[in-house]
Amino acid sequence: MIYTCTITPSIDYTVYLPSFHLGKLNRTEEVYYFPGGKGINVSRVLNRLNVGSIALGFAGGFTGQFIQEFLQDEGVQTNFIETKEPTRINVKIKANDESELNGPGPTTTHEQRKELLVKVEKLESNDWFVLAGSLPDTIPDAFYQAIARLCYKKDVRFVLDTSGSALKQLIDTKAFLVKPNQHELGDLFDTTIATKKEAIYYAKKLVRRGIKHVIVSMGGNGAILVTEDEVLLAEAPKGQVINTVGAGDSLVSGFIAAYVKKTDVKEAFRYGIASGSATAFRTDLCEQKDVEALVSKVTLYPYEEEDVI
Ligand SMILES: Nc1ncnc2c1ncn2[C@@H]1O[C@H](COP(=O)(O)OP(=O)(O)OP(=O)(O)O)[C@@H](O)[C@H]1O
Ligand SMILES: O=P(O)(O)OC[C@@]1(O)O[C@H](CO)[C@@H](O)[C@@H]1O
Repeated sequence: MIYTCTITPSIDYTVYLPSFHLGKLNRTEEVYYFPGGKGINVSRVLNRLNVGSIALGFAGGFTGQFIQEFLQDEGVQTNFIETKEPTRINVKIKANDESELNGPGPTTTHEQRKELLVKVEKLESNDWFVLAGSLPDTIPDAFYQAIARLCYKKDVRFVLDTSGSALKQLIDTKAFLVKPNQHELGDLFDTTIATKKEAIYYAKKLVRRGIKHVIVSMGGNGAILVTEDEVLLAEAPKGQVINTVGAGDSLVSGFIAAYVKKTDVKEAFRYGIASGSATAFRTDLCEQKDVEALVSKVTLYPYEEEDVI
């Protein structure tokens, strides 16, 4: 079974308006309420790709209830731990630019965290555990490390998609897949990554530290995949960008969905890129038909040391 874990879910209140003026009253044209948070997005896209998963994490209040009901209505299984305070609402403003306002993570008790660890203890060999989204620093790093250690011990495929200091703390956990975007990878090494060549250089460092697959996503410029055996570059298909929120999560879902079906890393990467781009071209996350229409438009090529990128 695939488990996604969103410690910090959200309702993504997504608004569209022709232009946004800071410090002024702005009126929106279209608004959407989506359940959000990276692990939740991974579960939603897996579901659309006909792959089952169970969404874990913390959720509470009227917002937490909305998220759980929405997911269940879509057919995503959930098993959240109830928090006392309402889950955050993240505001996504789509105007001349894309701006985001993300709330803080939940306050959790020792008992609630223990409850999550008990769920992880029940995982079995060949299950997947996708820990995705921000990991609040109100929770000790040792807790996330304990989750990662348990996964490693039980031969569970541990997928990590987080950022900031939590990513630094978890980088040596021998994950199956880590998917930073270029900025998150840069932050990890206290540098700025502008080119695929630079992304490859730093991704290789992660592979040397025991991560099996490192995918660095680079928005409209595609992504790179680095494993012990190969380096692949992907060009993203072109299209009209509508909402890139969740594009990276869709990449992770597409990769997992294809990998569980065929265990072919290259094809999983291709399917992941198609899924990420299919989401960027929609208001909500991608549907399977969108992904299928884009797969053949994804260009992959191996990286040669002398390539000028
Ligand atoms: N403008 C775009 N045009 C085409 N494809 C895109 C575009 N933006 C993103 N994608 C696709 O989605 C993938 C992931 O995008 P990105 O690097 O923006 O992820 P991210 O920063 O992790 O996003 P998020 O955190 O919102 O999920 C890219 O590798 C690409 O395939
Ligand atoms: O604040 P975090 O946890 O880093 O990111 C949360 C978030 O921006 O990421 C998802 C897109 O990847 C959205 O659904 C959600 O609002």
